[in-house]
Amino acid sequence: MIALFWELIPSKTMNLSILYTLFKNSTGVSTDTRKIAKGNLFFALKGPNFDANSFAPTALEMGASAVVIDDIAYFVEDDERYFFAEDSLKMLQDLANHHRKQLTIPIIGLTGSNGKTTTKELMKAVLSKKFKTAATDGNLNNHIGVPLTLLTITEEDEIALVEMGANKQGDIAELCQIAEPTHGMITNIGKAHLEGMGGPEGVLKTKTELFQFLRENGRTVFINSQDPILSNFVKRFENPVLYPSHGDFCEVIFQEANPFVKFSLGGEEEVFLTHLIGAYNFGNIATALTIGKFFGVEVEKAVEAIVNYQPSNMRSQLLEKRSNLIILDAYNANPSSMEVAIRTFGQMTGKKHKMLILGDMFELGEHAVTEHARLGEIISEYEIEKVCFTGQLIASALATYPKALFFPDTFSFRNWLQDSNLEDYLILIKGSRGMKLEGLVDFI
Ligand SMILES: CC(=O)N[C@H]1[C@@H](OP(=O)(O)OP(=O)(O)OC[C@H]2O[C@@H](n3ccc(=O)[nH]c3=O)[C@H](O)[C@@H]2O)O[C@H](CO)[C@@H](O)[C@@H]1O[C@H](C)C(=O)N[C@@H](C)C(=O)N[C@H](CCC(=O)N[C@@H](CCC[C@@H](N)C(=O)O)C(=O)O)C(=O)O
Ligand SMILES: Nc1ncnc2c1ncn2[C@@H]1O[C@H](COP(=O)(O)OP(=O)(O)OP(=O)(O)O)[C@@H](O)[C@H]1O
Ligand SMILES: C[C@@H](N)C(=O)N[C@H](C)C(=O)O
Repeated sequence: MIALFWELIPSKTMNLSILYTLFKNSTGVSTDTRKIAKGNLFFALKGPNFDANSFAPTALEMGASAVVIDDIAYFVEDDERYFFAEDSLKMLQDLANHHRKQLTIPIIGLTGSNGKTTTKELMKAVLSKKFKTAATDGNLNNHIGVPLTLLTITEEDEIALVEMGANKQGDIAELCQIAEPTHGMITNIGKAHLEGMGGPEGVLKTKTELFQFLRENGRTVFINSQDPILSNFVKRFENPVLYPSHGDFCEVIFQEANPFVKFSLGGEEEVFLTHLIGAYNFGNIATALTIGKFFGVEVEKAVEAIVNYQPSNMRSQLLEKRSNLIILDAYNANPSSMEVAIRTFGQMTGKKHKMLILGDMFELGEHAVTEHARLGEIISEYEIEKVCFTGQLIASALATYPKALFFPDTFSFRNWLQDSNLEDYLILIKGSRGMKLEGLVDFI
């Protein structure tokens, strides 16, 4: 029986050195036949909807140089482009780590509950002023995205930024083992993905897995000394790089956010205006300026990179519709980012009227009712002419803010919006990605 099993294992079972040669001779790695490029090395992954082992022939037809599969039923013994691994995903991660080990450039790991992608994009803009910079594409930040990111780093790159996302404990530790960052930072610790992480304590534990890796391996940490949670970790490191307070390595001063963030630099008079909305973006800006200073980017160039950066993809994106100004924040939402968004919006001026549109926050588990209800309490602290709630979970906020207009689904809301003919409004739209609140914009 055992002999029969071994006979079934293909002779071309992968090992890392064969795989690395294949990778070096390829045009890159792909996990998706819908996006594959000629000469790519294809890894067949299994997901909730497909088993990509069945796409191996398609990948080859589309020009893949080789395919790595992990289901013996799809193996074609006499086709030299087929390679077998026990687990294609693990193989992809091992390859990424092997590639990373060949690199001697700084690899900056970045995680946090909010602002990872924005901070990463700002850092990329700043570092690109001096270095050939590799960085995570969009937010390809999980156990598949991080390996794919690492495998895009070339010999020409001089520095790399690796965004790391998590929705459960252990995720960041796993990504650190793969990416082995030389430097790192946490944007903030908030109430995001509470369900999978096991509450606020779980978020802290998960995110600080990056700090643990950096500490245990003597790597460089950047810490925002104004952050009430992260500042507690300063004393755990020998030489943390601190920002943005006076006396820190890099001093950056918040001026205002109405709606755009204005900042100045320690010891300088000049105030700089950005395209970033909301006071919460100040920390993201300060992090990028600190990284720039640390790696020797000229300050004028770093500032230029920040002031020219335009947010997109529904991440606090500014849209104009007739006389209305819309802040579209439909990319994600959680109790922490909702709170800062509401508070920032509550203080904004500039239009005759204001309307706040909030949708459900997902992945909160047992905290969903209390956290949605808390939003109503926060809104009550401000004068906002119209407040609209849409969704199922957000109905809990009616108990604390009964004045709100409530639409159980976006369909009924659309009709109301269309009939309202809004003019001269400042509007904030925020909710979790699954709410697809961007669909409301056309009806304003
Ligand atoms: C596995 C995969 O990559 N799936 C992507 C695929 O999904 P699809 O619905 O088509 O099907 P399957 O997942 O079942 O497919 C299995 C494989 O088959 C391939 N395939 C399918 C059809 C076909 O015709 N040909 C094929 O080759 C397919 O490509 C799979 O390899 O397509 C979707 C649409 O493009 C993708 O959205 C889906 O991507 C998944 C979600 C993914 O994980 N992608 C990573 C590369 C990634 O980094 N994605 C980021 C989002 C990351 C994220 O959610 N981060 C969280 C925190 C991390 C949590 C972590 N613990 C976790 O569980 O992920 C955060 O909050 O930031 C991104 O897409 O931006
Ligand atoms: N520092 C911050 N603090 C709180 N909220 C923030 C911060 N930065 C950004 N946000 C909010 O989070 C939204 C998404 O920003 P971004 O994509 O940068 O975060 P992210 O952490 O990468 O999210 P994800 O993990 O879902 O990819 C923004 O539109 C904004 O509302
Ligand atoms: C979009 C995804 N990265 C995320 O943050 N999801 C949460 C649950 C959201 O959409 O708010």
